[in-house]
Amino acid sequence: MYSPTQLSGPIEVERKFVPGPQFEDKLHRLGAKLQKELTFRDSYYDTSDCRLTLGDVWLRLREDSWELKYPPQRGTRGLNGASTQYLELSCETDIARRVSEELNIPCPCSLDLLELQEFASFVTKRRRFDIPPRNGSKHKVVVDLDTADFGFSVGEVEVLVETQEEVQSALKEVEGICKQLGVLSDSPVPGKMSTFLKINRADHYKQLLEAHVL
Ligand SMILES: Cc1ncc(C[n+]2csc(CCOP(=O)(O)OP(=O)(O)OP(=O)(O)O)c2C)c(N)n1
Ligand SMILES: [Mg+2]
Repeated sequence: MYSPTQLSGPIEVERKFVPGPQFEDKLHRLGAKLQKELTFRDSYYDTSDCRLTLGDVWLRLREDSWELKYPPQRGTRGLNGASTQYLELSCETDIARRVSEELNIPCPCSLDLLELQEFASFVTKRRRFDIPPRNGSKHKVVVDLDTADFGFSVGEVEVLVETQEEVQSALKEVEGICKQLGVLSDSPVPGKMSTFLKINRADHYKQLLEAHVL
């Protein structure tokens, strides 16, 4: 058994929504400003028996940088009501340590040495908006409007925090912004990955639903 290591990285608190027609008008009425437009390819990797994603651990190459997302607290899922919370790692050494721990294997010196398989790859066009701070808020909120190359669009309201103690207030802030934008859904809104798997990898999708990961 490989002992759990405490790795540090920002915690992303996020809520997805379906952006209706003229949604950007709502953002502008709230004083949101377009911060940047970007296009990137994400390629996701897992073992052939899907052990990472079944453990709610998401390894991807975004363009040419490795990124890992997983629940910040052991034994929990990242999905919390209709919001999500995931710790994000971007240092390849830390990612290799966390992935090898999840798979209960010795840590490789490079992620390339793990024989993982690509299970999803798609290009996203993203428009990112800065939301002006609300009275008394201590969080910076951004809204991403994403369109993936398989013809799917989704919005995300997102806050990054440094500690678990800040997660509750971030969840409240994200919920408040969704309410103001009129996109507060009671149940989780499917994201790009969920939709990609449903279309292209029905068996993997079914396993993740059964494991309550999606
Ligand atoms: C609503 C919901 N979202 C994600 C998950 C888990 N999950 C599935 S794929 C996945 C990894 C991709 O995360 P997501 O935020 O959906 O994608 P993206 O917006 O491109 O990444 P960002 O730029 O924000 O870092 C996760 C965490 C879940 N169970 N439920
Ligand atoms: Mg996201």
